[in-house]
Amino acid sequence: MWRTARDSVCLLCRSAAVPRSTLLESGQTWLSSTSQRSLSTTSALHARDRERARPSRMVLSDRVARGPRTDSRTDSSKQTRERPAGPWAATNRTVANIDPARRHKGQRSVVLTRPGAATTDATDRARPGARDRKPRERAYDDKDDHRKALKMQRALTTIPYRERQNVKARISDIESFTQFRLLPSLQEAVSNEVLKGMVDIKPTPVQKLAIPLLLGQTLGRRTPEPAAAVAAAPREGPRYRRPETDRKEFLLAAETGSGKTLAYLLPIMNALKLAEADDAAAKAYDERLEAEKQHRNGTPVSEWIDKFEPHPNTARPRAVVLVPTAELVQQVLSAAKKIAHVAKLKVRAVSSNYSHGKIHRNMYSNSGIDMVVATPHLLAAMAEQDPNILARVHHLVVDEADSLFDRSFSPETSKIVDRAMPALKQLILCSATIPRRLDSYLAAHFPDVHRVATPNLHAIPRRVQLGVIDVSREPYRNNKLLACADAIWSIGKDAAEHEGLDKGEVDVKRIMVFVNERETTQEVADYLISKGIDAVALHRDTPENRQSEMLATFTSNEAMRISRDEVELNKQAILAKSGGANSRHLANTKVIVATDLASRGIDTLAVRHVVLYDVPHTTIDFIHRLGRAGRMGRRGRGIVLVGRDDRRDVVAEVKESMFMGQALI
Ligand SMILES: Nc1ncnc2c1ncn2[C@@H]1O[C@H](COP(=O)(O)OP(=O)(O)OP(=O)(O)O)[C@@H](O)[C@H]1O
Repeated sequence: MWRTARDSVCLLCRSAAVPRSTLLESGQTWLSSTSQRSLSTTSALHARDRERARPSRMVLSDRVARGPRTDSRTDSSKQTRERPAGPWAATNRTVANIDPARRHKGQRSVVLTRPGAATTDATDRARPGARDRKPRERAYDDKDDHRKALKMQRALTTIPYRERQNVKARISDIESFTQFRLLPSLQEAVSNEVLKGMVDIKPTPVQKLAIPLLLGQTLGRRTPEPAAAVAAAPREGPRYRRPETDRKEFLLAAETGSGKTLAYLLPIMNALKLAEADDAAAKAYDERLEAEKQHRNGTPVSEWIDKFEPHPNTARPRAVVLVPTAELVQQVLSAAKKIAHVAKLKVRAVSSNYSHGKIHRNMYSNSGIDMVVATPHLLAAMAEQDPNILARVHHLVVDEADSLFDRSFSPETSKIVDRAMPALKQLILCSATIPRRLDSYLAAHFPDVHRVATPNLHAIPRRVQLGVIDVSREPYRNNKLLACADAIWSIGKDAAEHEGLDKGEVDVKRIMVFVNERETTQEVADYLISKGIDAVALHRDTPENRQSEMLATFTSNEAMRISRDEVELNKQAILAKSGGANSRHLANTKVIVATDLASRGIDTLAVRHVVLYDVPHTTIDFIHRLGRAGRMGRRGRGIVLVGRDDRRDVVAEVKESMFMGQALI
C-alpha cells in the first residue's frame, strides 16, 4: 500500500515538512534532510537511536500533530509518563498539572448568603442550621429586599428572617425570671432591687436567650440552633481558637434598651457566688474573720483586716466588665451594686471619674474585690504595672463590643483579653449592632464564638416614629440651626398645650440632639440658647464628671417637674447666656447637643425626643442615636433634618424600614 508522507514527520527532529511527491510504502519511515545530515556526521549518536531510526522497523502514526487522544490521555499517570523529565518538563502543557482527584477535593465553591459577603461552603457547613438550608432559601431575604440606597452603603450584618422566627419560637415559653437556675439571692435582687417597683416582671428576649445559655441551662423549645449573625470567612489565622479548656465565648446581640446589662450580670454574679462557695482560701479567711469578730466582742474588725490579713481576692477580681466611657462605668456599676448588695459581693469601678487614690483603694482594698467595671485604657494601664490583676479573671465582658474592638479602643481591649485569656471561662461580647467589620473580626479572632441574636436585632422599634424636616424648603432655606430650634420649640409648645403650664409646676421634656462632628455641638448649643432654649454641648472634650452631671437628668426614670420659681431662675440664666439677644424662653425643655459619645449605651429612659441634626453616616449611627428614645417598651419620636446635600434616599429607606418594623442593613 502506498501513501503520501505529507502529514508525516521526521522521526528525529519532528519536522513535518516533506516533499509533496514523496510516496512512502507502508512500513517505511522518513527522515528530514537535516536529520539525515546529522545522522551521517554525528559519530556519537547512540547505537540504540540508530536502531530506532532504521526505516524498515518503524510505522508512521497517522495521528501526528493532531493532539492527544481525549480518551486515554486524560489519565494523569500516562501524561506524566510521556512527558520528559528535566527543567522544561512543565512547558507547553495543554492540560493543567493538577491531579483531578485532589483538585475536586480542594475546590471550595462560593455560596453567597448575602451580597458582599462571600462565604465558602466549608465555612457555611460549620454554621449551625446552615446545612439543611438550600442556597436559594438563604438568599431569599436579600432578594426580596428593595432598599437600594441602604444596600449601597450596607454596614450591618444581615440575619435572615427565618432564623429570627426560629429564635422567637424558641423563647416563647419563657415567662419569668424564676425559670432560670439562679441562686435565691439573685432572684431576690432582680425583683427587690434592680427592677424594684415594677409589676409583672418578665425577662426580655435577650435575657431569655442569654441567661440560660450563660448558666449552662437548657430552656425553651428545641428548635434548630440559630445561625445568628453570618460570619465572613476568616482572613487571617484565628488568634483565640479555643484550646482544650472549657472556655466559652459568646456574642450577645440585641436591640438598644433591651436589658443586655442584666442579661450578663445575673449569670456572672451567679457564677461568682458558686465559685466563692468552692474557694477554700476564702472560706478559711471567713472563718478567721468570724473568730476575730467574736474575740473583739463586737468592736470593728477593720483594723485587723487592714493591718494583718488581706482577703485572698485583694486585687484579684474574678469578673471584669469593660465599657467605653466613664458614664457607662457608673451605669453598669449601679446595676451591679444593686445585685451585689443582696448577693454579698464586692463590685468596684475603675474610671476617670475617680481619683488615682480612689482607684488604687478600690482595687487593693484589703476586704477583697469580686468584680471590676472599667474603661479599657485605665485597666490596661493598671495591668501593665501589675499583671496579676487579671490573673484570676474567669468572666470577662466586653460591652459595646463594636466600639471596644474598633480602632480607638482595640489595642487596650486586646491587651486585657490577652492577659485574662489563660484563666478565662467565659468571654462575653455584647452589642446592639453587629457591623460587618466586627463580624469579620470575630470570624478571624474568635472563630468559636457562640452568637446569640434577638429576633428584633438591628430593627428600630415601631413605637419610635421618625419625622423628616426638609431644611431646603421654606421657611428654613437651608438654615439647619433655625429648623432645629423650630423643631424643639414645637415639641415644647405641644407638651405645654397638653399638660397645662398654669398648675404651678412644669413638666420638663428632655431632648437629645445628635450631630456628626464635635465642633458642631457648641455651635448648635449656642444657637439654641440664643433662641431661649436650655441647651448644653456634650462631646469628647467635655470633662467626664461634667458629662455625668449633664446626663444625670436624662437617665433618671422619674418625671422631671420644676416649680414656677425655678422656671423664672432658668429663664434669667438662659437670657444671661444669650446676652439678651432674645427675650423668649422655652421653659419646659432641656436639651443636650451631643456627638456619638452620648449615643452608646446610656440608658436615657426619660428621653422621648431625639433630633438628628446631621443625617448619620451609617445605619449603625441611626440605630444607636434613635435608640436613646423609646427604650424598654416606651414610645419615642425621632426628627431628622435633611439638607440639600444629604442623602434623602437613605433617610427615606430608614423611615420606611422603621414603619415596616424591618431590620436596617
Ligand atoms: N426585664 C426587664 N423588665 C423591665 N425593665 C428592664 C428589664 N431588664 C432591664 N430593664 C431596664 O431596661 C433599661 C435598659 O437596660 P440596658 O441599659 O441594659 O439596655 P441595653 O440593651 O444595654 O441598651 P443599649 O444597647 O442602649 O446599651 C434599664 O433601665 C433596665 O433597668
